Amino acid sequence: MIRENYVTLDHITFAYGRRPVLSDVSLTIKQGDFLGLVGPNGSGKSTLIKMMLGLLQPNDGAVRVFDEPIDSFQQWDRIGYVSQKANSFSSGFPATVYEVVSMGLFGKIGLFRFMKKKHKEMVYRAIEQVDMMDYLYENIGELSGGQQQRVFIARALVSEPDLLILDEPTVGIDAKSVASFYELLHTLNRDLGKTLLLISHDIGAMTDHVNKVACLNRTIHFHGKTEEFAAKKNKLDFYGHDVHLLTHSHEGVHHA
Ligand SMILES: Nc1ncnc2c1ncn2[C@@H]1O[C@H](COP(=O)(O)OP(=O)(O)OP(=O)(O)O)[C@@H](O)[C@H]1O
Repeated sequence: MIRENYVTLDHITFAYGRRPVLSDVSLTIKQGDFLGLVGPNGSGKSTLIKMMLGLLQPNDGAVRVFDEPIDSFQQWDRIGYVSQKANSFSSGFPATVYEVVSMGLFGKIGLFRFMKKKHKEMVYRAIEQVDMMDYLYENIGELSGGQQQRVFIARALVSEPDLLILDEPTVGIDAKSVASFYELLHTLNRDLGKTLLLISHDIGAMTDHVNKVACLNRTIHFHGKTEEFAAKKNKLDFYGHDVHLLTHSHEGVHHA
């Protein structure tokens, strides 16, 4: 099977004013990938995501989404995004799980008071996919961080995207929920065929789960299969030194 290129970053350079953030970044996300993008704080991960979502324009280089130049790309519901802050709802926030997930359809149907049977079924399906049907009419603010995270994933899934981008999704979630969260991601990737991009600064936890790894610190220092990463990591004593290495290496991982 030929796998489509979902996102292609081609020699991207970007600066906020005079502050260079990304330099000559090339990266491809292919259909079916479960890619972990790792890098220390401030390495440019969020900036890179904004570029993929068309929120920022590169100073140099080109971005293609689903094999189309990003400037002419229109099918934004093929991409779902779950932000870092998604799971910090205060208790008492007056919206149920059902309502929060319905909000994921705004782009498609305008106001959700006009939701048709088909749309309601899409909402139920997304909630089922994250295993939260038992909480349908609970207030989002009353749920645990891990449960809230599932609801926000359902909200991103409701428009049936092909690519799901998750920005630091496990921050502030307890260890047990993190384990079941990764299981959910495996199910989405393997069984539902979703392509996943997972952003994290926690290289250890993530590389146990993803199929491919990209290490970012201003530029891409490694991009390949998880096994290749693991092999290199041992040889270079990468493990445990990753943040140090990524923070101080300007010439690439071979200088560790
Ligand atoms: N709007 C902005 N204007 C100016 N500088 C910015 C802006 N947003 C981010 N930066 C700077 O750009 C650099 C990269 O930021 P970015 O948020 O992309 O990194 P990150 O890898 O996502 O970091 P973190 O893991 O802390 O979220 C940082 O030095 C940051 O301070």
